[in-house]
Amino acid sequence: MTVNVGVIGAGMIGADHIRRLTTVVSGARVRAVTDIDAARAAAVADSVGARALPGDTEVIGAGDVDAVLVASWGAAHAESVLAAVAAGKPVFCEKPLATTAEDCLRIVDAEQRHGRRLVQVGFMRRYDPGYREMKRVIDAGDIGTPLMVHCAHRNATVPESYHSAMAAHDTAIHEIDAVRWLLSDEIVSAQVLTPRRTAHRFEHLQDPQIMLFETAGGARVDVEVFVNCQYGYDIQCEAVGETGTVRLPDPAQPAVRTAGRSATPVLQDWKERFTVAYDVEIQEWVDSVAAGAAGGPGSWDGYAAAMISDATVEALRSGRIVGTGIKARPDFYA
Ligand SMILES: NC(=O)c1ccc[n+]([C@@H]2O[C@H](COP(=O)([O-])OP(=O)(O)OC[C@H]3O[C@@H](n4cnc5c(N)ncnc54)[C@H](O)[C@@H]3O)[C@@H](O)[C@H]2O)c1
Ligand SMILES: O[C@H]1[C@H](O)[C@@H](O)[C@H](O)[C@@H](O)[C@H]1O
Repeated sequence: MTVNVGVIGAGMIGADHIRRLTTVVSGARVRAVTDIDAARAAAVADSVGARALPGDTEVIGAGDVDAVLVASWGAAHAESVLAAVAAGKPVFCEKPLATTAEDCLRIVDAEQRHGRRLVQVGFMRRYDPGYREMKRVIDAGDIGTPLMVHCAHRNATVPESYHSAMAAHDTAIHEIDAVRWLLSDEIVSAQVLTPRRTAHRFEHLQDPQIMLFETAGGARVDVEVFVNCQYGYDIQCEAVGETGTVRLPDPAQPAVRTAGRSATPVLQDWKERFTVAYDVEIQEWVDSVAAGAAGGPGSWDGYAAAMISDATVEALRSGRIVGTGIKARPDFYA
């Protein structure tokens, strides 16, 4: 069976997913594309033999679109996802599911009213081979009960539009989801420490930030977010258990020895670092749509991540430890 996909948002990652659906993933075909930049939608649609449509309503309603991929700006996600759920179509939504926890809950409620899961959220770390191996080791009990997780999320630079709250909402949201998934545990509180700021930043930005989380089970998590580190895209994660540790491997890169030195390149952006994860993520999404059974991170995970990142931003503002206040998980999302 071929899954016919309609794509909303053909920017950096939307265009990349369209390429992936067309040339990497099997069992899918992009039929329709929309973007508020109509010229962009037309160019991207044309490059894969799809048609450009005026808006998300037309894409979701198209008779030849079985499933929808949302890769517009975060603030536009909720309305497109709600419309897809109302139409009963499976929808893959890039992170964040929505920019407010209230909107995430609207999606959670709509999906439950529909009666079965339709939504997958783009938390691609869960599809990265290194993270998957960490999860296997932790679940097998090989390091004993996990006590601590140490993470670092470093970007070489960010644009001037990036502001301090985005360190949680846009960047650490990946670690927030990954840690909940790795530990099968929920994050109950957040705190933020603010080191001396790097000089390589815009004046309005607190960079770096050290986020401290506590889980319901009592594990402690620290996440360094440093989005102007200059040297590359560097993702680190180590879980420490009662009897051992497990650490995320760096992506395989050739070690070059020359002029009396040995050096290993550091990747420069998320596209390169998580290529395999994106490929596996979108393939598994297409397979789940074909099988009629949504899987992977869902709207509940999108809601929990929104509550935790909101608490983190409040912790940064207030200097206090802030409870995440996540509701009890409905059986529907067990
Ligand atoms: N999973 C990841 O690692 C990852 C990486 C990058 C971006 N993202 C997420 O993907 C989303 C897009 O990011 P990007 O870097 O591609 O941004 P981008 O600005 O390059 O692209 C977004 C596109 O959406 C279009 N758009 C905005 N509102 C729209 C609407 N209402 N209807 C149709 N099109 C609309 C814009 O014109 C633009 O072309 C963001 O939510 C971002 O957080 C996820
Ligand atoms: O939207 C991007 C993306 O999610 C990247 O994976 C992350 O490293 C960046 O910090 C963020 O701005």
